[in-house]
Amino acid sequence: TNEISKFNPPPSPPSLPIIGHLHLIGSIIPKSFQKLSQRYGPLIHLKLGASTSIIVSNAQVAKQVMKTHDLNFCYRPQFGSSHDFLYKGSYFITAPYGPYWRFMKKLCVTKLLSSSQLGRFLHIREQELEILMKSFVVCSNENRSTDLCLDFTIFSNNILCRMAMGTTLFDKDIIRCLVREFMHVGAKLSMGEVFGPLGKLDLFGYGKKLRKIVGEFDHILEIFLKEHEERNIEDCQGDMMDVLLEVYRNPNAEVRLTRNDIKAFFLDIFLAGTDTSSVTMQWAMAEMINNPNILRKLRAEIKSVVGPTKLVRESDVSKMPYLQACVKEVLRLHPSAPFALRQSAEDCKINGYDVKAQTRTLINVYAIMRDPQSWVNPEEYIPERFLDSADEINGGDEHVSKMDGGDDFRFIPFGFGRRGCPGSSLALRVIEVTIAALVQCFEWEVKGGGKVDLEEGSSFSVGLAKPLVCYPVTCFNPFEVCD
Ligand code: HEM
Repeated sequence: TNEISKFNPPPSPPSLPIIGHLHLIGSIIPKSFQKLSQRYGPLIHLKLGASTSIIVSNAQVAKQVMKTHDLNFCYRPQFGSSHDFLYKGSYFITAPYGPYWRFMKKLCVTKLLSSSQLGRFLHIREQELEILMKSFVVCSNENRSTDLCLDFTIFSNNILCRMAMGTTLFDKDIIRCLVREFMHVGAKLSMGEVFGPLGKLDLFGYGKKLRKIVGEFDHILEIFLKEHEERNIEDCQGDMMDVLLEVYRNPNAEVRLTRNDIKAFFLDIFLAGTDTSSVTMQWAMAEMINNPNILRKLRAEIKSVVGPTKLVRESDVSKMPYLQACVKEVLRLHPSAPFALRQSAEDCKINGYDVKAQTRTLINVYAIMRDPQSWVNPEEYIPERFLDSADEINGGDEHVSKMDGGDDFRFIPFGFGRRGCPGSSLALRVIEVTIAALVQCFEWEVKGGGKVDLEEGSSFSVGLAKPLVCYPVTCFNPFEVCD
């Protein structure tokens, strides 16, 4: 009893029986949590139906969790959805911090997503960008509109598929559809977990549907695995599947991979890498269209770096601080992964409060990057705040741009530390050059004229609520010169 009386959990809003704090959660979840934290503090605990979670909402507390207590929070909550599928125990994103996760992480960093691997696949990204750009030229010539949400999703999916297994798919859309369905069903399932028994009531049948989808995915991946296995060494392209198969065949590898491990890894990166990049590019274009001055300033920077005849390339980006600032500002205001989900291993103290072992921990990246204590005019899109000369905008003493590679926890769109996003450099490479190319070559008009409706969509990932349908109008066609 003595121990219990001393237990000092983080503060919590008043709750109701059974549902706990469920009634306080609106449709835009990161925003709801942000509101609660503004009232009850940067570290709160919430009871959502059956489960208890702690919510982290400012940079200081995020630093304690992701840096000071990094090892203790190196785990992810286990949702029902990750338990009973085909690849049980093989998923990387939800793997407990242990030998398997460490091995896969090392493979990611040194091989699969390393900068030399990314460099080797530059041609894939350039070809896919060219295909995308040419489709916009055609739209422009025919005065047709296009749905950028769809375009960007197919684009980032094609890049990932080709990097993963050397090809987009015979039925181009299959993985994209799988990802979409998986997200849809998976989100419902994990909400069911988060929201406990009440949430589960309307989930009847979803688990079964998800299993069917993963089954289809498995079938396709198996075809590609066989094809890769039967290839002669000289035909190997060194794609991710080749790299993983090499480990799979190596009897002396630190960890013996199974076929399921390989397939689960691909499922993981398709899930983690497709929508996140696509949603970021959608928000970037939405902000560009609504801020024509920013778009013009960016276009001027691009022109001054690449000149009047060539299409911008990835290698130009390092010379474009304003482009980098524009993309950072999108990631700040519209993080496509608004939560980093962690779980504690042991009891610990955070911000003076007791946190028990196995506590679900949501780091509200969205709220942290909109915290008025950290940012001036946090709700506004102001890329200039990330430039070296931004003292004024940032309210004085500290350069926000110093955050690069450092540990300023005000800006953590890719999470932080051991469990941080291993795909961040790939994502940045794709997003930066793509936005640059779209701004360099086209004027963008919204269907119906006027501005883009920036309403945020509901659910966990905060995308645009409505499709981004635009008319591209060619102002520079690099392909006429190059072809
Ligand atoms: C704009 C694009 C992206 C954003 C905003 C993003 C964001 C994030 C965040 C916030 C996390 C959790 C980090 C943490 O817990 O500290 C994460 C994890 C992860 N991301 Fe990304 N990501 C993006 C793109 C990608 C891409 C392109 C890939 C793969 C090619 C990828 C693969 C992963 C994986 C595998 C994890 C789990 C890592 C682990 O558990 O160790 N992400 N991402």
